[in-house]
Amino acid sequence: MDEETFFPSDTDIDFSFTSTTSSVTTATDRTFASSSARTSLARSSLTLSFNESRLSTSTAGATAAANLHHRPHRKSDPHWSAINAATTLSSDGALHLRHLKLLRHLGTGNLGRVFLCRLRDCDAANFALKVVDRDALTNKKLSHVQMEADILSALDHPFLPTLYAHLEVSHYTCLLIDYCPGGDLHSLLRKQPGNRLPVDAVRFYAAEVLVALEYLHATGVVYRDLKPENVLLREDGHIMLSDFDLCFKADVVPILESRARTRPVHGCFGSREAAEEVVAEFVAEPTDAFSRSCVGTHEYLAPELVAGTGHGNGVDWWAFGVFIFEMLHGTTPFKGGSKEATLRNIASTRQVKFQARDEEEKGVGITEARDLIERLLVKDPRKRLGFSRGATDIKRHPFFNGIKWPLIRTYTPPEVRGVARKTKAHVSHVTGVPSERGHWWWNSKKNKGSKHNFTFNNNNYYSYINYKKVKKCA
Ligand SMILES: Nc1ncnc2c1ncn2[C@@H]1O[C@H](COP(=O)(O)OP(=O)(O)OP(=O)(O)O)[C@@H](O)[C@H]1O
Repeated sequence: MDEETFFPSDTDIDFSFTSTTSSVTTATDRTFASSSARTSLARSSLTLSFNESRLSTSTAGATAAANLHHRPHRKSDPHWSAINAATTLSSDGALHLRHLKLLRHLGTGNLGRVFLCRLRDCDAANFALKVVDRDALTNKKLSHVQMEADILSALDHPFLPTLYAHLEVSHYTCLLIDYCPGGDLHSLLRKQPGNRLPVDAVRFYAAEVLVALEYLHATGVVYRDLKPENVLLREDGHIMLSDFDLCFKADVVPILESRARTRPVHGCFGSREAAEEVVAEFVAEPTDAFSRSCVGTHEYLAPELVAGTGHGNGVDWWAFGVFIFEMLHGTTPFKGGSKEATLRNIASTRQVKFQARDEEEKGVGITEARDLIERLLVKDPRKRLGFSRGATDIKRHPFFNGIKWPLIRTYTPPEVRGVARKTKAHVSHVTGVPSERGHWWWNSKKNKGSKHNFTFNNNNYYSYINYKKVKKCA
């Protein structure tokens, strides 16, 4: 039986994979005509003169197995357990489309449609299935699909999607990844007064995005499409960066650098002295990355991208500055009346202008945030913060003071209007059991030094694992 015939039986939604992408005109003119949670104001990515053809000829006729490595540290993750259970029962040991049941259409992108789905015999884990109709795409877009699949298959990070399976069925490419029920940051911003987030929330989301970018750059991937629309919220409120079709890969040489720092020491009689110490710092930044393709989203494009003279890793740090600005101010810094005006503003602006925020917010990070933005939105990429030492330098900026970076994934996300609040009575969407974590908070500044800054309960990122349920599935 054809794989596709397994889908429509479960529901009356059209899951026959009749592609909607054929109706998509160009990337620049695209509007979202879908049931996407994303607002219609979401900005589309543009792709101009994308030269890097990375399309490999894949065997599209057969179903590919989920033969991606099961990373040992993820072995009790409910998603992998569910997939293991399904593939163990499969005659050829591979995951097929027939193992999946589609529950809901989540949205339509430039390349294909995304569905919420589960494995047929296991309700313990939700997935998102990105379905791309290759017949409906131009060669350029096919190269983007290939790039996204390549990047996804290499990722292994809590703030980035896991690719659970890559299926090639007929002319469809299907990518099975983590499902994010919290929507995207762009939609979340639109729910806030003035489209702006409190500074503490900005710090939290910026810190998590920074860690995700750090990982990408350490693996030589320049992301090129940072914007709130591409920052999805997982069930536990942490972020997941999505959309890797505009990435490009470069070489990166990791180095260990020594840095002298001053550390306060407490003397025998309560005196405080300063001690000099040398610490080793890991730096892995693709400083030699180079591309001429003009890709990205207008309001987030770095000046060197607009100029078309070639660009590298610095475009992500510029976009990171625009991203923090937008979360703080509800709009992007160079936005003009038209796309052309926006590009002109980016090319001509000498210094970024800030709008006034409420008086009471002064002193809790707004000044530091502005300083960070100014250091990121530097026209010359070589002088831009992050260019030579990447996230290592940005993490040390005063805006992020107090963050214990290795513990960041155990922090409880901020309480923000429009984000489902977890309470003791909350029933986990993924596991169907009450959440172990009581309330959510993120308040690193106010409780500085207090143990309440962090959740020291050793809950790791995958703390929503429901072992009982997983065992039942397996
Ligand atoms: N993992 C996910 N979990 C939940 N919803 C998702 C997930 N991935 C995508 N979506 C939803 O599906 C929509 C389409 O996503 P998709 O990644 O195909 O396109 P996009 O974000 O518009 O990017 P592009 O068109 O540049 O590829 C998104 O707007 C989002 O609402």
